[in-house]
Amino acid sequence: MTAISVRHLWKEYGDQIVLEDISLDFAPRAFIALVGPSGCGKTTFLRILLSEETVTRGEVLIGGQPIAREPGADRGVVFQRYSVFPHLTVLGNVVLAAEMGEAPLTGRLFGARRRAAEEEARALIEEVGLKGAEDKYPAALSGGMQQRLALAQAIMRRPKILLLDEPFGALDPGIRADIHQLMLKLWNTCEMTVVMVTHDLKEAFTLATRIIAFERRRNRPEEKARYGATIAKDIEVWPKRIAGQPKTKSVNPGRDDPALPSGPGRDDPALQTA
Ligand SMILES: Nc1ncnc2c1ncn2[C@@H]1O[C@H](COP(=O)(O)OP(=O)(O)OP(=O)(O)O)[C@@H](O)[C@H]1O
Repeated sequence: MTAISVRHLWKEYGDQIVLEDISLDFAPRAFIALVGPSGCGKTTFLRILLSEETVTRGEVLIGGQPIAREPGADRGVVFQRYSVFPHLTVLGNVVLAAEMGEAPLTGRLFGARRRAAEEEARALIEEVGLKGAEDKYPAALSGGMQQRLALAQAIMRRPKILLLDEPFGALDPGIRADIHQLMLKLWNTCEMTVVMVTHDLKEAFTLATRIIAFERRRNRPEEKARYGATIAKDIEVWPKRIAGQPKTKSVNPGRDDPALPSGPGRDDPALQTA
């Protein structure tokens, strides 16, 4: 079944058309990267998938059903900054995510349920590489650690869909590379579809299974309000990345397929003696 289906979506703010007749189907467990020039509506699209915005026309289906009117535990989100609560510790932030999911009215868990949530949170904190920082507050964490925490917080609610709005955009390149590995690990192990907005094409190709580029084709200032962004490119990343299969399968490319990625190959002398 299709995880996310968008049919003839239009989004307008007053007289301004932001998104124009967008139709897309995202397969379950796909990792979609949304790219495009600043202001073309990427965040708006993400906010629609989060139910923080409504469509002007068209429909969005999640798992075949019309999208819920309110954000829910089925959809997690990580922003570039400020995704975590500054007044809660690392552990407190991740446990709160469970509390909001399991006890949405009171936002508190007690007794055995709280202990279980805490245990699960500690395991997740370790998985994202923050073991030892459980009692720290976000202000005492580096940018990369804060984003690891934000990912743990989002994953704790076991979302079916994870929405990322330039989550790694503010990080240094080395830290970014590490967190990319973590992101791939989480996508491989958690059963979720990921939609990520990024400005960084390299990041898009490093992580995604498919890259969608939005673009306003007619971009004259006087036309801006009358035409929204449409899908300018829809690229299936090759070699295919499949969730749950961290390593790319060895395949023989067809005549019209791109060459195999670099690495030891047929012409590698080391292989001939092996
Ligand atoms: N709540 C709102 N009310 C009115 N206009 C809005 C609102 N939210 C976004 N817009 C407008 O919609 C357009 C698209 O904004 P959006 O933030 O989605 O673009 P973006 O592609 O994510 O940009 P960036 O890459 O710079 O983050 C912009 O012109 C913005 O001013």
